[in-house]
Amino acid sequence: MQIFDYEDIQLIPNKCIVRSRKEVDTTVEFGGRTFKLPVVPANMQTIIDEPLAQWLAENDYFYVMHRFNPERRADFVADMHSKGLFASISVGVKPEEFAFVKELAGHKLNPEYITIDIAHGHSQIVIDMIQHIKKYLPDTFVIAGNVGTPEGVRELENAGADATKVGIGPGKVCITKLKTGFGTGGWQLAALRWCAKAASKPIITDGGIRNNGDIAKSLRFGATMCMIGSLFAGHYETPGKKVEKDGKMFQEYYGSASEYQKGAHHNVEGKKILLPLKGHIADTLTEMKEDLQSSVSYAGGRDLEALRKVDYVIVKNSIFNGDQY
Ligand SMILES: NC(=O)C1=CN([C@@H]2O[C@H](COP(=O)(O)OP(=O)(O)OC[C@H]3O[C@@H](n4cnc5c(N)ncnc54)[C@H](OP(=O)(O)O)[C@@H]3O)[C@@H](O)[C@H]2O)C=CC1
Ligand SMILES: Nc1nc2c(ncn2[C@@H]2O[C@H](COP(=O)(O)O)[C@@H](O)[C@H]2O)c(=O)[nH]1
Repeated sequence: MQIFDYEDIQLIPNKCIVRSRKEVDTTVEFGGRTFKLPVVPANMQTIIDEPLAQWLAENDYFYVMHRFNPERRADFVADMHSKGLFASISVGVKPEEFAFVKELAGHKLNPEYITIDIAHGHSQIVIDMIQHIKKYLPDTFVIAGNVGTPEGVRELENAGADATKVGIGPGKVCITKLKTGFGTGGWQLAALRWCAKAASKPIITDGGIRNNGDIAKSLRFGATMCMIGSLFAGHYETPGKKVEKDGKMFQEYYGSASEYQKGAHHNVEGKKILLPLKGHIADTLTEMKEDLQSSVSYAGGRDLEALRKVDYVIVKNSIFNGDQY
């Protein structure tokens, strides 16, 4: 297997067939809905909250609400449905989460999407949860993860997952590779390619995206969606705590397996960082769209399909030859 990451890849241009980048369609179909972009903010407490989830759904972006206010989740589903919006929530795998799924079904609350969100998703308990959701909420689109191998993808798909999420430890606030020695950190893009070859259903690549061009690269190597934390941290609408330091505004971004999330120092695999406050999330999404439209025009197409087979070169660390902005 060839090992590389985002910074080692450059995609090779084809003849442009559009007269303006505005002609390029960046929409993606996922789970029976069409979204404006193939990106989704990470289901983390400093990245998404209910108002932002609602705004994203209203504006045709995919979202996944986090699972860290468990008692709010049923009401959240009901609230979204009362507004005519889709509901997309997260669950864990502890016994109370199995009970919660049954409770949703008992109240006829059928979220359109459920993401099973645990660190090591290639496990029997996740397979049990997929089957449990499919039994009680058969119409719900189930995203399961995270995994980092083709075997993981195949087993979760065979259990009934409608999509799998790939990425063990490439996140900006992740310390899994340091604490455990395991993961796809540093080779997430190659791991995505490895997993995508085994997949028969959509893959969400999760973690490690640092530049908008990495979205195009993710699509080239098999992702349907990109889950992104750090690029979305530091907006007025993201819920991380705003902090002033030396006269400048920052926002906290912490890992879901950090002591700040857990409230205890057990099995910690995440840390907290401060990122500069950079404005409104709508502007960041617009810039992502424009950059992706450019990517597609370089690929010689009109929509995201053009990126899927574009040629590429591997040049170690080539995008960091003094080109930071
Ligand atoms: N994408 C990534 O690389 C990572 C993401 N995270 C995020 O952190 C949050 C917390 O995750 P997580 O700790 O899984 O959540 P939870 O503790 O809620 O759930 C995990 C369950 O699986 C059990 N388990 C067994 N082996 C493992 C293992 N190697 N890692 C984790 N759990 C294991 C745990 O039991 P017990 O606790 O008793 O062992 C627990 O019951 C999630 O939101 C997750 O997405 C965390 C690490 C890596
Ligand atoms: N190893 C850990 N990974 C974590 C933790 N909390 C979240 N995450 C993962 O990171 C991505 C976001 O990555 P980014 O590079 O875009 O910032 C997120 O979706 C999770 O999969 C954690 O505590 N430890």
